[in-house]
Amino acid sequence: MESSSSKMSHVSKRNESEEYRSDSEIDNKLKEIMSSVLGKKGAAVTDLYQYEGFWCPLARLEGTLRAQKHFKPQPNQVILSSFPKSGTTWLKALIFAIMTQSHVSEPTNPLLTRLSHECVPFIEFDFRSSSPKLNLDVPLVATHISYTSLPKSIINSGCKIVYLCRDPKDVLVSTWHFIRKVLVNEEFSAVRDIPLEDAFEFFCQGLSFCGPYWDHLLGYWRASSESPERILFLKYEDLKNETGYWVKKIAQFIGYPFSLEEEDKGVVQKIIDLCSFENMSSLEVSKNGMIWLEKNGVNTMEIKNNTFFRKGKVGDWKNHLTHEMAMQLDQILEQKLSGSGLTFNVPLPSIR
Ligand SMILES: Nc1ncnc2c1ncn2[C@@H]1O[C@H](COP(=O)(O)OS(=O)(=O)O)[C@@H](OP(=O)(O)O)[C@H]1O
Repeated sequence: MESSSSKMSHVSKRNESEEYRSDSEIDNKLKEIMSSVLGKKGAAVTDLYQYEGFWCPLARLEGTLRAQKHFKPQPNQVILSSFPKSGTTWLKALIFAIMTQSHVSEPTNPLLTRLSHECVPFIEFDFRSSSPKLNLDVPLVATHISYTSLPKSIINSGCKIVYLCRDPKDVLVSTWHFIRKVLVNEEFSAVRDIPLEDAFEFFCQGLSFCGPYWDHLLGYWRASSESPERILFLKYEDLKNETGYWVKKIAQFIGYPFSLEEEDKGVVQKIIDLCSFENMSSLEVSKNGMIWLEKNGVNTMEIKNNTFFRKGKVGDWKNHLTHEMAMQLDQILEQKLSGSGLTFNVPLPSIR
């Protein structure tokens, strides 16, 4: 794995020479990455390529390069960033509901008939070209891109970023289940049927989609420590335990605070109820709908919406990982995060 300092040199190189790449230069860059770095098998994903210190499947890598070139934040843009399987589907819905709070009880609320992934696009998927797929007029987009590789247009705009992470043991288990359900085609059977023990080993080596997990966290954690007014760092576990507190906190942070009147009318609770696992997973669109992954404007893979909802619980890893596996991952994490001030067993300090 690369050290943080070599990652930094990647960043400055991109700033100088790669920020204004043309699309054909992006194609060449992709070929270069594919030929210079061996695609590696990782924790329950297809071949991974390393770019700026992070492991990425090719389609995501292409999307990342195109987002670096094309994505221009709107005024008052809010960016939701997360490590995959940390609760993105939930947080997309919560922030979308916060930003459209006057519609929360309306039967036409898009969150009742669309998966939150349709309401809030991923910049590395849906901004392959300069035009977004949906125009819902809400300046909210999401990404799994590491802080290192975020488009400089985002960093320089000073727009608000809300970052979400989760206990890696639950992330690993959630990913493993997701891949088993999502990779229906036989061509993916070797990846789909990977034993959890192998996925665990890959994850511990940092070889996972968007991994190394700890480097993803640390990039946003450090940026958030340096600019707390710009980046709000959240954990799934805190959001589960104190949803009301964090919904108000997020609303205030992104510039959509609740008035006392709204609070008295129960708007916060309505948002929480709308976006709860129980409600979201029981909607018709979640049970029977599907979304398509696109490549160059062509639908390439369908995903059933119900694969984004499994248990929605803290600590389900206990039903899948042995005590030894849990200890090993905890130890790796403790070592990787040491000195950063970020821990996983103690709740983040909250300013009330
Ligand atoms: N509303 C709500 N509340 C709480 N938890 C929820 C909610 N919606 C989805 N989930 C759980 O989040 C896990 C999926 O993570 P992501 O949404 O980040 O997946 S993805 O990266 O967007 O593919 C996955 O976790 P696991 O159940 O542990 O697999 C989902 O069940």
